[in-house]
Amino acid sequence: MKQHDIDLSLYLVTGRNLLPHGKSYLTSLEEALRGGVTVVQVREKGADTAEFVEIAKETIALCSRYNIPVLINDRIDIALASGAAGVHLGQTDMPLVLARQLLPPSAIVGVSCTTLEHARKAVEDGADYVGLGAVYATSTKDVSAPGRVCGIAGTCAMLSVLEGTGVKAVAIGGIKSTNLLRTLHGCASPTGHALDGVAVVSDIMTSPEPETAARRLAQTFRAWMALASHGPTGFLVTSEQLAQYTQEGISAAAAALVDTVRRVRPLVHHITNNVVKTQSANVTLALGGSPIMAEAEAEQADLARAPGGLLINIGTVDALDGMLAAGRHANQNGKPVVFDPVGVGATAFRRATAAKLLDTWQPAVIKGNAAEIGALADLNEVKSQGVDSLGGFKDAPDVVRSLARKHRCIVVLSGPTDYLSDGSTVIRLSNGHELLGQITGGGCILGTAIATFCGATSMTAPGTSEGVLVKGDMLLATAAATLALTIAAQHAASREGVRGQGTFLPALIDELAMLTPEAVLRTARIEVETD
Ligand SMILES: Nc1ncnc2c1ncn2[C@@H]1O[C@H](COP(=O)(O)OP(=O)(O)O)[C@@H](O)[C@H]1O
Ligand SMILES: Cc1ncsc1CCOP(=O)(O)O
Repeated sequence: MKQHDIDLSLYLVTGRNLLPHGKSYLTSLEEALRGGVTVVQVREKGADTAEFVEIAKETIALCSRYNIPVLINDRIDIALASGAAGVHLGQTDMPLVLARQLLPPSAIVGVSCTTLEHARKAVEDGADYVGLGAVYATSTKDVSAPGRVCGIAGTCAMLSVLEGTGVKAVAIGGIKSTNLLRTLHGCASPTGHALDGVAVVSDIMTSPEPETAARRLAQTFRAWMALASHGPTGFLVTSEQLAQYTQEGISAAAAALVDTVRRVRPLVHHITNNVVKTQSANVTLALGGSPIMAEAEAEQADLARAPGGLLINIGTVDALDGMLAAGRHANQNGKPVVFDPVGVGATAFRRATAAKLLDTWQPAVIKGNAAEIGALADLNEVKSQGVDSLGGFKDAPDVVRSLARKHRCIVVLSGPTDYLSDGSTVIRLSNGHELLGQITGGGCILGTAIATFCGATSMTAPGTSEGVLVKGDMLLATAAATLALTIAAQHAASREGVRGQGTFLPALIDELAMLTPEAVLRTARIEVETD
């Protein structure tokens, strides 16, 4: 079998030590093959040579009945002796170039990579495919050394190295049916170069029903692949959606969503900072949603099952475990996660926290002021003072578009003009009032509004959620939320009796509750730039 023939989509790495009590290796393997495993790697760290050859031969005999190629971990001699399709090499195993000399020309050779340097070398040496990871922590292998878990961000960086090379890639390490969609969505380079498959050990090997476990993984992978037109942000953007990205289309969608939110009353789960909790809950209620502030790790699985939106705001980081769990469960339940990286550039701790969160779950939207977006984009063009931003970018559309591609989500850059992008289209919204920038938590309540509108959108979007992380058009939802808040701010600022920040905030809550779709249609100031 040649390199281009191999289907890496569901790559099983064996681990006989993980089999459940009473399940034999070959029975488990056969069930996994029936469930949809597309390639098998025999990994025998404890077996002596004679036993390894035996297991390899038995594995090949069984897999050949299903026309599934078998690779051998580490041992060229065992691959040759058993007639396997190829080998998988670790960084401390036989060098790839030497392995090629020993193996027949048709042999498939894959290499494990944890760093960019590993990936570059694998390309240079002519690997057929690379195994990238560990993506997440796992107890199947010792990955406790610093840097051994490379995360979604590290995997994306390695995928960029493979672009245009023809070298295929699977991700490995902690991948389960519960995080597979998030992994596929997140693991792609900024141009959309995605994984060719995922490698799993424990999710299949420990299962008493390996066929079901494998089928679940294979189905999710197929559903993801079937949506061939995933854009650079990983969202499926249809031509109907694109046609809506005009001034008229956006204001009409925003006006309609103002009513939708009130009709479906999304539960808007906040893990937010101590400064803004009350005003965030009031903004949610005024828009027509239902707020819940819930931070304990133990309650996140239950909350994620209720439809709506989730806001994670790191203004004060008191509940990191809750934040990690909330986003993970939200991803599993197709619930949009809005991330507000408050003050992310201000301290090393905040930068590390944001990086950890973004490596654990996939946001649907990231919203920040110029300093926060700059910090996430590794730009030092805009300075910060604590959680406040001093100044703006020379080319804001380029900044939001690039960051959206990097994180595969919608990005909002707030300020006197708000810039929104899905990685292709950039929407510029110029409503609002300076008082909104002068109250504490003006940006935080924009996050609340976005989580409310994204929640309502995901609850009402037509079609199936198969293969998508979040259902519905998150760009339109985000634009609608921003327009609702900024237009209500204009109304509040011009109200009789509003003389400054103190009188502005309660007026804003009133105006949010009274906002009409007609006011949105009349007042929205929208410009659209398509890639
Ligand atoms: N000078 C301004 N004119 C109009 N709207 C503004 C102005 N400053 C901020 N806003 C609005 O206030 C909201 C919060 O943005 P911003 O002040 O950038 O957030 P943060 O509080 O995170 O710094 C945004 O919706 C933005 O549109
Ligand atoms: C072999 C290997 N290489 C990197 S992580 C890993 C183990 C992955 O196992 P699991 O799928 O059970 O997390």
